[in-house]
Amino acid sequence: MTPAKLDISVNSEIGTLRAVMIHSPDSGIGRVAPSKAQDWLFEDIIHLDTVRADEYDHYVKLLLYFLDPAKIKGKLNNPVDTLTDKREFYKPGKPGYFNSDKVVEVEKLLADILEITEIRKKLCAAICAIEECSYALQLELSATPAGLLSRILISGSMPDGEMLFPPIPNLIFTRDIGITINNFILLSKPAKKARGREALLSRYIFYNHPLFSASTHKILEFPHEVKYFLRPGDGQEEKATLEGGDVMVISPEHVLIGCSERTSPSGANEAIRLLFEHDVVKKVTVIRIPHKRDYMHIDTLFTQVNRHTWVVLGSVCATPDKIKRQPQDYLSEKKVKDHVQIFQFTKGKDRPKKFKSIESLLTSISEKDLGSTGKTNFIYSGNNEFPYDEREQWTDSCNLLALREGIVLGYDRNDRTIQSFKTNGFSVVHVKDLITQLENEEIKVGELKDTLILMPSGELSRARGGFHCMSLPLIRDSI
Ligand SMILES: NC(=O)NCCC[C@H](N)C(=O)O
Repeated sequence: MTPAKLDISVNSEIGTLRAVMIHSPDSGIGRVAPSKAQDWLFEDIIHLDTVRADEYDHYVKLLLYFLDPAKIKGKLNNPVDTLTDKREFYKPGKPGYFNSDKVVEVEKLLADILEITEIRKKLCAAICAIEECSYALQLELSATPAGLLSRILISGSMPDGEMLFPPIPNLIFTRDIGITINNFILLSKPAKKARGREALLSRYIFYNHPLFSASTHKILEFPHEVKYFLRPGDGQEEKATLEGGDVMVISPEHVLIGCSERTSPSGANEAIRLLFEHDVVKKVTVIRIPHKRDYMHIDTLFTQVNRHTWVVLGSVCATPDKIKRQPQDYLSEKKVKDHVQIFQFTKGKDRPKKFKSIESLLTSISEKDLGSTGKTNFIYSGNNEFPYDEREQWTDSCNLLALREGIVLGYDRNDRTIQSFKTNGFSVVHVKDLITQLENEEIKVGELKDTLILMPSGELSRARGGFHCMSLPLIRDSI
């Protein structure tokens, strides 16, 4: 078992990250067929070896340097290079696995709980029901050793490559499976079928893994009495859905929820009800964004960099007088419907407060919630120049993960956004150079200030998510 239990606690987007849940690209990603890519929410197929060894593994190394340095320091070349499988360091269950309780891997947590016979049987039955497998396969899976079974349930394939059911290639986006809000865990209710198995696996992990034993009574789940299935039609509109990328814990008292392609109005409603009833926060701001593939969650449109700096897509987030518009933008019905709407709900008050733009909301958060005294600063995707703003937002220029205040990870391909960071006084360093410097003790993690760390992105960005999406923070220091 992964040792110890965690006292989970996240009350900001930027406090120093102490524990995070991730999932390294598994073999299922290497089996996404072009004909299924869009159904499985990828825009393209991804080269597995490249996405792992040349891209994601650097993310794991960097997280370990920041969160659990003893697990990585001095181990980059040795003993990793002496192992027959060079990627053993990254593979749960292998002798060389890094096995950290600060950078925790879904596959490892799942393997841990699958050691318990009752859970193994229940999960195999549940997955076989969803995936319409035979009873014989259900029995075979139930008798499979935990580590191997964990890989099968995630990748959908047997070790010899036989595909049993679809992969869940979006599990790398752990942000979306649940949200740590103070010391509560809000479970997601995915809108897309392709993400359904992720929700099931994560529900079992949160309820059953000893790592979360201190929080079992603080798991918030949508109740089943939301009877969308009694409503006419296929009920999709009415269904209460919520994905983690639409939830941002901005301060101990304040949560943002996106109402998006993925999070429905009734989903936002349920989340607010749960958060207020359980006294988790006092304020929830709902941001209704256009329902578009490119803007699937609010974290595709903006993320926080430090107390007073945000990276945003100008064409959606800027205050109205700053947004460049054509006459038709005022006239076309679709555009009007596509306007962002923002409602802030406060516990105990009937009527919400309205904000006119995402920028004005973020300014209010920086100043009122986080006590920032200087000017609130916006770094724009693609330097706010069409078409680079949209191109770079598509490749997640606005989807950054803060390791602590001012230290953020983003893709190396978003040139104009990177230039904007520089213009705004940020240092920019490539992850490979930074890791070498850290390993050679030329720099210490604590010495970095206002830095954008560039991550290789040729393959990863095809999965339509950045490092905010690829992280589920479990513990952050309070700011
Ligand atoms: N929080 C996020 O924005 N997550 C990105 C999820 C990408 C994934 N391919 C999806 O469409 O669900």
